[in-house]
Amino acid sequence: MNSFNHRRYRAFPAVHKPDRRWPNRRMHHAPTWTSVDLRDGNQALVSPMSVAQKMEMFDLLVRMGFKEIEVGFPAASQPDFDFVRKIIEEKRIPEDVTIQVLTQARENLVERSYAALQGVQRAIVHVYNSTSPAQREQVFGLDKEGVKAIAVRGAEWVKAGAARFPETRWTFQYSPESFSNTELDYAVEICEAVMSVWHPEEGQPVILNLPATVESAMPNVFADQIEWFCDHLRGREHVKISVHTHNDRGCAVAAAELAVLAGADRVEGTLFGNGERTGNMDILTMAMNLYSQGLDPKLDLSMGEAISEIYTRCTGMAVSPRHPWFGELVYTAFSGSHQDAIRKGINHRQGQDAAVWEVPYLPIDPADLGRNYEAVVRINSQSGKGGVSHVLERDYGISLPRWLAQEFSAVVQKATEEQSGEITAKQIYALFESHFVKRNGDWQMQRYRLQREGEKVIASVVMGTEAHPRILQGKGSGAVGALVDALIQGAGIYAEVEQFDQHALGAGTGARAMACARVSVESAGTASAVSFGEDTTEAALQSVLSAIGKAGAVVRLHQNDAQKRG
Ligand SMILES: CC(=O)SCCNC(=O)CCNC(=O)[C@H](O)C(C)(C)COP(=O)(O)OP(=O)(O)OC[C@H]1O[C@@H](n2cnc3c(N)ncnc32)[C@H](O)[C@@H]1OP(=O)(O)O
Ligand SMILES: CC(C)C(=O)C(=O)O
Repeated sequence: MNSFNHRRYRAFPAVHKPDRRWPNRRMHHAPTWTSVDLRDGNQALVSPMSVAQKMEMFDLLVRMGFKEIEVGFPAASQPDFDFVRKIIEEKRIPEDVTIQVLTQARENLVERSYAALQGVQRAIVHVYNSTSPAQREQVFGLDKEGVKAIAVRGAEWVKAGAARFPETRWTFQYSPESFSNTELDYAVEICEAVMSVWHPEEGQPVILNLPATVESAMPNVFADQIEWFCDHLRGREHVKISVHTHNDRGCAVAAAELAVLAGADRVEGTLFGNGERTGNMDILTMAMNLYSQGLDPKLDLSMGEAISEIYTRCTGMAVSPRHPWFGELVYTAFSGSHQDAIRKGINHRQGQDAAVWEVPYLPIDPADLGRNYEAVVRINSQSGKGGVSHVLERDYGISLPRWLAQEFSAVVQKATEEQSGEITAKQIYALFESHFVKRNGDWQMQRYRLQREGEKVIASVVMGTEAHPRILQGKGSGAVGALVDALIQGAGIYAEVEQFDQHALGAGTGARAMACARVSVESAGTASAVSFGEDTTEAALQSVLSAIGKAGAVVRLHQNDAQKRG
């Protein structure tokens, strides 16, 4: 029997819900976010955070704008207890932030949780017990009534504990752990039993937190469960409904989003989805999803890099380069057609900063998360002329004409294939220089002079080395034409300029003009060259000479022979 056997599993039952309404809804504002990094995230780490690491993470969460933070399970471990005491005693909790602690529904643990919270201005005491059939049977060995009794007793201990500290504003939270694997009518029954202890209808703030402790179904099923629960809960209007999804099927964010459409007011999750197994719901992703739809996420995520850095330092977990919105590579294009479209899209936006963002392949402006554009286009063997041109423009202020970009992109492509990996902007520029700009001394123009004679231009050019100068003179309708003529007359070189472009350069390049020429030379070959010069004429003449030299032209004739041939 093959152990990879799907018959050991079964389909998750659908919720019968002909009155399903959530698919037609839209999100209009962010839910209340509750970070559980310091509890659910922490309990899943190989090395749970030290007090100092928790402190750094807490400060980050506060800076990001979280107003509710589950700071630990103080009854479970001394560092968790100490951390809660520290932030209370050192008054590290801002006025508008409420801390939350988790406890099992066990009297000694509830008591210890209150001991940790002594003196806090405001707090959420979160009590839980599992309710699914598997947990009832296998963990508690109890029937539905027995498990309900655990929840009710837990609620009573929470209420009694709070009564001992009336100076604190308490919110009570109950989680029927494994809610999404629990019969819906039983989940409602047990939550109503807890509410009958806490009396939210009399003003006691109460949160019912509905977890997909292990994600076992598609997100639409979870949304149905939430809508069903909200529809059937007596006193729904007196409680906040929270969701706490996990990522076992990779859909924690989707499940939380649909749950909000289905009626949830509040969402628990962690940065980068850290948490048990495949993790918790990733608040960064969900918040950025809202942001990218034009909604205020009510969190400041602009310090993207600091968030990744502190998270990595405190948790010891890595951020995947493909992580939605925050991964190192998520605003990077290596592939040619993407680069071409990004370059055109960014150019299209010039001067329209306030316009709605619509750049191909970039769902948001990377600068919003502190990313710079340098990282957007990177070159490897999958890249094309658009990307190569973009890098030269971006980093060196050099714009290549289309025909030359095409030619250069083949040069870069060959280099990337040979070194099988990414090529840096500096390497690209070095290739550009060695292929197009570098010239042989014989083809160096020393000086030139132009004279007008009616419609014609007469060019006098001195080229070659200082030791062996060659003087050429020719006539044409422009400077380049006159040079071509001079080469025939003085050097017996028959060249045709196939492509030519020149333009003035922007500030910062050190030269004021750039010219690009492709020439074909009779009995030699075809080549392209680029020249930078003080003025456009100098650059133009030099680019033609360099290309002729590169094509392999040989100075064959004396001036008189050339004249005979002409
Ligand atoms: C889905 C979640 O993330 S829930 C949060 C889980 N987080 C953690 O567990 C992290 C911190 N936990 C701990 O350090 C420990 O579990 C402690 C300190 C809380 C408790 O430790 P211990 O008492 O030694 O044991 P343990 O956790 O194994 O307890 C299991 C017992 O508690 C019972 N129990 C488990 N959960 C609950 C609950 N929520 N409410 C009441 N009883 C519970 C179990 O049925 C079991 O009872 P049994 O001993 O009669 O069989
Ligand atoms: C305690 C509860 C909310 C929990 O962490 C879970 O079910 O995953």
